[in-house]
Amino acid sequence: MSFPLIDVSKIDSPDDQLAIAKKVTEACQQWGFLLIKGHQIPPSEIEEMFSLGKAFFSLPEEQKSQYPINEDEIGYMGSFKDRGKDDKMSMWFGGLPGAIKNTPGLHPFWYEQAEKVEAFKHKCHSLVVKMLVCFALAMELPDKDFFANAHLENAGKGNSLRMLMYPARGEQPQTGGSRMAQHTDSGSVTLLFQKQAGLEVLSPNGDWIKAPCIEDCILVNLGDALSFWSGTHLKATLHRVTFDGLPHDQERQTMAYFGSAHPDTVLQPIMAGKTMGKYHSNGFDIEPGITVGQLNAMIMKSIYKAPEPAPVPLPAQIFV
Ligand SMILES: O=C(O)CCC(=O)C(=O)O
Ligand SMILES: [Fe+2]
Repeated sequence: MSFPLIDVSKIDSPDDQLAIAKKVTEACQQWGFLLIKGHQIPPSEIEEMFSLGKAFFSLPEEQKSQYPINEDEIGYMGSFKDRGKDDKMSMWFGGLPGAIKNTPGLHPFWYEQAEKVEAFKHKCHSLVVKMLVCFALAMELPDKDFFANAHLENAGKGNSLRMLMYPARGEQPQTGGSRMAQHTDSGSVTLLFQKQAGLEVLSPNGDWIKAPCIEDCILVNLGDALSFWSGTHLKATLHRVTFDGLPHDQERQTMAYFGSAHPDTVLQPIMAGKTMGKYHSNGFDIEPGITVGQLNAMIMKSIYKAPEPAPVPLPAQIFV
């Protein structure tokens, strides 16, 4: 079973939509991951976002760290903050559309770029919604917009763009951490843009494999909310970035767009006639009736709010 790669260029054509929906959904049932090609986000805009991210991450740490992530999930999180030990930097752009430039604690670098980032988020969201329509079609739900309607872009602030930089270092940090601990995403659909390979995915046969990184393709994966909601018909798959897959002296840049349902959405598994086993994820059980907001808060807490270990001397970053 090879890693799914699906051409979605005809996703808007009524004649082709169902066939594409079935392929995408099958990949999500088996793998919970797929690569898509032929999407409508222009490569030049993706490249521009990567360039902005690179310029920002190259600023001195003392400067970036003065603008930490806020309650709307907008802001910076430096290396060794996730779980107190993982080596990567993130710049988060959550919040409702238009929120970025109105964020008081935003690093000055981003004020001028806010419109571009908002426009990029909007394009990502449109693609997420198309994926959600595919799932409803392939699952033969009475309303093809069932999932999509819970993901109106203006309705909730759970949609986030996360720019990521895994820095190259002179030596491996002795924190006992990784680059990104294994986890499943909390929301519905994640779009991952990769400049370099390095992500490992738990394959259907239980081996960790390196996710392909192919030019102009987007890696798509699903989160726990959608998986639970679909009665596990759709899969949320574990993934991670280790120092074996991405050695300390190699830089890697990615961007993840997390499409999430409105935080008040109540999750009840929808598959009629199918009983679902216990849903266990990221270290806890998920029960029917949980809201998307509660689930997200639990997962964010388990991944990001772990107590910080005692500081250790950190090797210098190499700029490549
Ligand atoms: O950078 C990557 O390849 C993965 C990012 C990721 O899994 C996440 O941000 O949830
Ligand atoms: Fe993830």
